[in-house]
Order: sequence, then structure tokens, then C-alpha cells
Amino acid sequence: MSNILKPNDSTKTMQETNVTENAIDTPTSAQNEEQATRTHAIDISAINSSTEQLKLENEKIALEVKNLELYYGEKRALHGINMQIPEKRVTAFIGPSGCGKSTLLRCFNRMNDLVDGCRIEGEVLIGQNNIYQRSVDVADLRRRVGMVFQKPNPFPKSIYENVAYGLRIQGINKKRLIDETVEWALKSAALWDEVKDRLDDSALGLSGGQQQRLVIARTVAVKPEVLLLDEPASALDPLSTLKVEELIHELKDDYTIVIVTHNMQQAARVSDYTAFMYMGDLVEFGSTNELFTNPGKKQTEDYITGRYG
Ligand SMILES: Nc1ncnc2c1ncn2[C@@H]1O[C@H](COP(=O)(O)OP(=O)(O)OP(=O)(O)O)[C@@H](O)[C@H]1O
Repeated sequence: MSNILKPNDSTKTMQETNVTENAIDTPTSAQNEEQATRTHAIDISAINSSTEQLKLENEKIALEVKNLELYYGEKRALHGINMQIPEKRVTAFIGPSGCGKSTLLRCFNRMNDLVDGCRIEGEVLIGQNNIYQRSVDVADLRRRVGMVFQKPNPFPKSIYENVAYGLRIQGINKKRLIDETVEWALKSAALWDEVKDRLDDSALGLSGGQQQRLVIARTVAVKPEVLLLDEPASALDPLSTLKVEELIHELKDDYTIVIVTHNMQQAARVSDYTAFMYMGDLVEFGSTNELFTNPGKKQTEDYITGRYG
């Protein structure tokens, strides 16, 4: 398949990138049918051109999925997934509603264990260890593989105590160490300047975007290896979305990040690798640049050109 569209120069900063959703559904150049069938549903100038050279075989692997099947009762929601998640990169899961993106993400820290009737076959390896082995300490796994959900969920406690929480349940009590970690985590989440003078105020008084960055601070405070983000910006306004996306960009130097997003434009903006899923199958996985500009499968091309989903 030839390149369907070449990315423009994407040396743009994220601020220059249009974050509104309007561009996603309205291909401006789709004035005749021939053009419309070849036009992306997204503005591909947003794709980070640095992903052009990325190859999975050159990456260190943080997490490996082998023959993963997941059933909710009788219903098979994941069909033999095999993939490798590269270390200190951002990997996005895209695909139509119900295709299994969140289900797959939740497999990475065993969140599906909490769902009645859920059964899993296959393996998820971190290093050489299958996280589904009986001997695995699930609380420790969830510290190493942190998760942020769609709706910000701060605890009804102070801003400070939200971030300190994970340290306290690990038995860390030294005030100085907690103070330093709270400051470091809030700085990592690009929230420190906005809250440093009101750390004792309730977290519930923060805006939605600030709450989501607080939850990210709470998650990074315990120094996870992997950050799972399940549509972290979908409940946020465009400015807060931009801040969270910039934060993802900053955090990937230190963390392996996997993000589920409904928003292809967002996947193109923030990720290095993209996985396209459809009805429980992993259809295609590759560098974001390659997947959006030169997809290997017709199903992927149909999805990214807006023909379904
Ligand atoms: N707790 C559950 N019990 C039963 N079925 C579930 C459960 N969670 C998800 N499913 C089903 O599994 C399939 C995959 O759902 P999942 O939420 O992973 O998809 P998704 O791609 O993340 O969707 P969306 O983009 O709408 O969030 C769907 O058919 C869904 O109805």
C-alpha cells in the first residue's frame, strides 16, 4: 500500500496543535468523492515526526502480552492478543467503542480481577515474570503499574494527603521524605505552582483538569514503572486536555505510558506507537507515524479515514 498521506513538518509544539475536536470529524478538503475516500479523519500534521524512525525491534520491552484471551462470563472480549509494549514510550490503543481497549489496558495491572465472572488465559510478562502467576502480590503490582481513569477520582482529603497517600500505605512516615515526595510529584504532574500555597485545602475544590493532574501526581508519587491512562482527558475541557497531553509528553522520559483514547487526533499527538483494535482483536500495531500514514491493513485504513467507528 502506498502512503495515503505524508505527514507535514511536525516540528510544531503541542501548543500550536489544534486541540479542538472539530478537525477530527470534518475533513476540510473532502470536496469530491475521490478525495474524501483518501482523506484522513484527523489532521495528520499533528503526528510527531520523531516516531517516523521508530522500530519495535530496536526498543527495550517493558511489558509483553502472550496469547491473551479474556472472557466476561461466556463472552470472549479479547481474542489471543500478542504484543510488546516498549519501555519509556507512549503507546496508544485506538479503535471503535467496545473493541476491548480498556479491557486490555486493565489486564496490565490485573484490574479485571475485580470483575465478577471475568476469566483470563495467556500471559502478561513484566521482565520474565507473568503477572498472572498465583504468587504475584497484586497490591505491589498495582504500585508498579499505576492507573489513571477517565473521571478524576481524588480522595476527599487535602491536596497534600492525596499525594502522600500511597507513601503512607507503604509505611513511610518520615515527614521530610513525604514533604519532598509530594513536592516532586506535584512538580512532575505540572501542578505544583498552582497548588503550593494551598496544599491543605480539599482536593475536591480543584478544577477537573487540576484534579486529573493531582491523580497523576498521586500515581507517580509511588514511582511506578508503567502508567496506564484510560481516556485521561475525555472529561476535560480543551485547555486541561492540552495540559494533560503536555504532561504525558514530559513523563515519557521516565515512565512507560499506555493510553486508551477515543480520540485519534490525541493518539497522533501524544503517542510513539499505536495499536488499532477491532472487536477484541489487535488488528495492527506499529509506530504512530507508520500506522496513521501507511497502515498495513485495510481495516486500519478504513478506521483512520473515518469510514467506520
Ligand atoms: N465488566 C464487564 N462485564 C461484561 N462485559 C464487559 C465488561 N466490561 C466490558 N465488557 C464488554 O467487553 C467488550 C470490550 O469492552 P471495553 O470497555 O474494553 O471496550 P473499549 O474499546 O474500551 O470501549 P469504549 O471505547 O466504549 O470505552 C464490550 O463488548 C463490553 O461490553
